[in-house]
Amino acid sequence: MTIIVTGGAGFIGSNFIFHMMEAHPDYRIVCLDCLTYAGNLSTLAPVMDKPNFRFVKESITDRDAVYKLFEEEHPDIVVNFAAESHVDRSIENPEVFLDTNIKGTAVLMDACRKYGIQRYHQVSTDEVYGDLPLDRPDLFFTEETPIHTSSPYSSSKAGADLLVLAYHRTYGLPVTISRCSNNYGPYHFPEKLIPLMIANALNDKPLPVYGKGENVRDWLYVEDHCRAIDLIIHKGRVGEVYNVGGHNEMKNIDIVKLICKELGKPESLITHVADRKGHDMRYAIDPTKIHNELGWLPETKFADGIKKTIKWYLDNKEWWETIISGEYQNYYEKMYGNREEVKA
Ligand SMILES: Cc1cn([C@H]2C[C@H](O)[C@@H](COP(=O)(O)OP(=O)(O)O[C@H]3O[C@H](C)C(=O)[C@H](O)[C@H]3O)O2)c(=O)[nH]c1=O
Repeated sequence: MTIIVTGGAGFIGSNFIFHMMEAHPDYRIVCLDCLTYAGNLSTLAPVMDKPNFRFVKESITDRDAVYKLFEEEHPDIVVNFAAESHVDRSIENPEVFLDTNIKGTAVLMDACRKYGIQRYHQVSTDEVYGDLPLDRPDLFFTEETPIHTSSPYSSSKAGADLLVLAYHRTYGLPVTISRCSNNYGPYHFPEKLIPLMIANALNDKPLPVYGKGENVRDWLYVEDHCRAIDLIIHKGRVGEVYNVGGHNEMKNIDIVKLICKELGKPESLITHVADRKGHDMRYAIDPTKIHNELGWLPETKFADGIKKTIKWYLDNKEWWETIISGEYQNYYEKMYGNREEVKA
């Protein structure tokens, strides 16, 4: 079995590669990644020299490069993690999101049609459903919830999902889609809430909470997400969408306070800053379908997962310090340095 994992030098993709190399040591894993700011080759160091692993530095938007790779590798499965994923960046500059997330998906699926494939899997997001109100804790996203996006990021992911389902209906491409809630864990790029707050707290820098920090996210440990995708590509029904979530809803402000507590840092570091434009209020997933059909359940409780994650960032300072001191620093200053402090 040969699997092409796109975006494998990023957060969830790299964790998926580690998971697959361990769970299926007889598989050949080919990582296709163009190493944007969020991709990091050092992350893949533990598998780089394995005989059943290959890294290819190309973009999923490069049709010739993708076709060449398919000719060389004859993949049985493609799992597409490659995406521009940061909502704030999509608000600043939507174009690259359309290019990578929509066009890149089309190029990959065209290659699958041309060369044949057992399964094309699209890694999507619960953000395609928009958001839920805070005063209706009884509501959850199911696979039947209408698409209703808020940001250029989520719109690009929804566009890609629709394209994937269209390729299934029109060309009979054997596809599946997973829509997951917020992930956390090792190798999470320090522009996202949890790793950013850990890194800033460790450096005694302000912790920029958007608005009041009342927004709710449904957090899932990344390894649980990887197990879900492993199950879907092997046992999921073709043409289906599976929601993946941990029933673990937390307010942003509570997460930031928890990080302060775990690191022994004062809550006075918390700085309320101007809210994200179009900020989604609450995400909450109903994972009944994947549980009933594939027997998937999250295994890591948030209380344990956040401790493991914090320990990983303490033990791997070099990984994230290199990132925040490099090119990313300019972006960080622009995004957060100038964010106006507001009253909570
Ligand atoms: C970076 C940052 C974020 N926030 C808030 C904004 C959100 O309410 C929450 C999480 O933000 P983050 O940007 O980490 O993640 P989401 O916007 O929920 O989106 C993430 O989860 C979904 C499923 C994906 O599909 C996205 O790819 C992924 O980035 O914290 C702050 O208050 N301060 C900050 O500095």
